[in-house]
Amino acid sequence: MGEPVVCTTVAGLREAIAQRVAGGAESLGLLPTMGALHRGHLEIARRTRAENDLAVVSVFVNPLQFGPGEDYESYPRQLEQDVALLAREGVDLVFAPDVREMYPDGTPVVSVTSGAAGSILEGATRPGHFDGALTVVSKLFTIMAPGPGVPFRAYFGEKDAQQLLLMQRMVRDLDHRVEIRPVPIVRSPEGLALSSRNQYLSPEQAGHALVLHRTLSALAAGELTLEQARRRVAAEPDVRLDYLVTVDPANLALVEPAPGTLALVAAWVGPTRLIDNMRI
Ligand SMILES: Nc1ncnc2c1ncn2[C@@H]1O[C@H](COP(=O)(O)OP(=O)(O)OP(=O)(O)O)[C@@H](O)[C@H]1O
Ligand SMILES: CC(C)(CO)[C@@H](O)C(=O)[O-]
Ligand code: BAL
Repeated sequence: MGEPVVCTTVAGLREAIAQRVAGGAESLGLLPTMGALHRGHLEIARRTRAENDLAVVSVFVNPLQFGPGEDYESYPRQLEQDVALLAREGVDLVFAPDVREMYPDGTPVVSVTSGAAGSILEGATRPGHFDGALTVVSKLFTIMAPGPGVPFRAYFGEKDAQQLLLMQRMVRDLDHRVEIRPVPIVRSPEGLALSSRNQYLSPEQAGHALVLHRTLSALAAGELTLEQARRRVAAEPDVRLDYLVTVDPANLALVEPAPGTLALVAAWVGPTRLIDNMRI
């Protein structure tokens, strides 16, 4: 399989997409990422490759979605390794712009806002996070839209359940001509949801982080009440619970645990914030 073409400018990417479409590509799949790719990303990349003529992965650590004191500066950046991994999956194009290319005038004056659904759960602890994520993805959709008659699909992981719901909502609300395809959570053999931020965990912390998946599994199996589940996470050494709730997956409204509801958890393991979720 050939190396993907790496585009660092909007104009270069548009040109590369236009050429492939003119050359007969009949569909375009996009996987937006912040890089530091792991097996979870690669499974999505494989699916993007399998379901589309032209497979594009974006790698951009988006400053707009990080709050003050978060890990924007220290977020892992390893583009060369990411491109090598994507080559193995047969990805055609990698879009890796720098911050000035995406935001030439600095913070955009016009941006996407996520409203009430973006202010709860992750948005309560990370104010502005979803506005930033939606804004950059909206730009990616605009930049990459392949034109009429060419189906455009974008892939998002169910690990980031609130983000996935908001992306679907944005596409409806703003009439982006793209279909959102959700991808199930990819886990380590022990059950930890794969995440770029797992790199920050020491081996001991990675062990403590397993409490998230174990607790979600016990809750889903009806072995724990919500309150017992919260206590179990909070009792794990080096773990600080942010929230553990059950919601209606259609709108994230809080509901009692019941079949068909979604349990969402967020916790700090040492200084690292992790999220996970499971259908009950
Ligand atoms: N374990 C996973 N299973 C399924 N999808 C995933 C997984 N990890 C990441 N993704 C998805 O990959 C896309 C890109 O995510 P991102 O680059 O932020 O990686 P991440 O591992 O979620 O990083 P972070 O540690 O910053 O949360 C998102 O749609 C995200 O939901
Ligand atoms: C969708 C995304 C790439 C936007 O920066 C990011 O929020 C992520 O990696 O989930
Ligand atoms: N995976 C979601 C991106 C973020 O935490 O900023």
